[in-house]
Amino acid sequence: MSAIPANAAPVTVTVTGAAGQIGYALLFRIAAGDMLGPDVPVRLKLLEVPQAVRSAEGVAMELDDGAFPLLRGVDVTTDARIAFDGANLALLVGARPRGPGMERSDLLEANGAIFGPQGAAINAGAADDVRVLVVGNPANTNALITRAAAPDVPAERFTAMTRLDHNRALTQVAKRAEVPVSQVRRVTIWGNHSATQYPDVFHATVDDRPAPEVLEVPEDGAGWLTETFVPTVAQRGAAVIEVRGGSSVASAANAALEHTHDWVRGTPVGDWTSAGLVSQGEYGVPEGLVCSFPVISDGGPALGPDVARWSVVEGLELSELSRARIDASVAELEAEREAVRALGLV
Ligand SMILES: NC(=O)c1ccc[n+]([C@@H]2O[C@H](COP(=O)([O-])OP(=O)(O)OC[C@H]3O[C@@H](n4cnc5c(N)ncnc54)[C@H](O)[C@@H]3O)[C@@H](O)[C@H]2O)c1
Ligand SMILES: O=C(O)C[C@H](O)C(=O)O
Repeated sequence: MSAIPANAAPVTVTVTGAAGQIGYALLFRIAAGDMLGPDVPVRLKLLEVPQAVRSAEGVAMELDDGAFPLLRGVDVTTDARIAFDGANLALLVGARPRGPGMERSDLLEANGAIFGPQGAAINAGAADDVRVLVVGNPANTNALITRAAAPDVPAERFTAMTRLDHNRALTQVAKRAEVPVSQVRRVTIWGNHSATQYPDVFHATVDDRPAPEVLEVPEDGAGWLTETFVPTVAQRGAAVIEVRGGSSVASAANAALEHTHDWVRGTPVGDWTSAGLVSQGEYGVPEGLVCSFPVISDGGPALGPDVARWSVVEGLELSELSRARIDASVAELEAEREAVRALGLV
């Protein structure tokens, strides 16, 4: 018999792009408790476009067939107002993925129009504690658009996913140091989820020792850091597209689960992660941009408006190299903001 009380209130999780690849890799794990924990029942609301709604209904059938003890219902809709009504968590995955040879910036206009109406629907009907994770690219600027359309929801509730980049960075450091990935902490992804992102190891540790010492990285980053590490992490999405013939799916779904898990349940003591948050001017990043920072969450026992906030890890010293790389990525975010302003999206 299940230990989950039958009368425990479920958390409503809305997932857009539910019939897509990431949706398929994500939904069953949410239903299994991998995102919110083995003691939190969930109700899923799936949003799709009309062309794909039948396929989303098929996914809902399979979710039923999983007989997940935590799953308290699945609704499928093409109407954003219905999808976000009562949502505690909104995972905005639905968007057009990048194909070979395309830059994420090519997607601004195509995807911009999706996120305004979804932001408005969140503003109109989501739960008071709604938390939003944007996965669909260009994730940072899509989060900016979503937030602009939801003026009644606090800015801190809008996030963009850079957890996949963070995980990619952890693995590259672990491989270089020849240690299990669990021995690497405090890497940071700064800036945009794009090729300009800056994966930073200067505050990281490997086996509790400073990563630059273990990895023999000089302060100017000459050698492995700038020649191999940064381009490998920043261009990993494109590399997977090239080799796999499609953009990252299971690793992206995993990152979305981890981002949300840590936001709600807290980051491990002594470590931090990376997430795109609405800047309040930290590290000189212009206010309002959705920029990736080193972040911690104190987590909480449950969802609710007063628990589980992300906060930026402040006070890190930045080398000249780090400052220049962060500034370059932030300049790209500013250019994206200008582009969507010109389109009337923010
Ligand atoms: N931030 C990251 O780290 C990261 C990583 C991987 C992929 N992504 C992005 O995630 C997105 C989804 O990737 P995928 O592989 O699942 O793509 P996919 O094409 O398989 O699925 C996207 C789904 O979104 C649906 N969709 C489109 N517009 C919608 C709308 N207005 N409302 C609801 N659903 C809508 C489509 O019908 C489709 O089923 C892409 O933008 C991709 O670039 C981001
Ligand atoms: O690179 C892409 O377009 C997909 C995704 O953003 C990724 O980083 O894998």
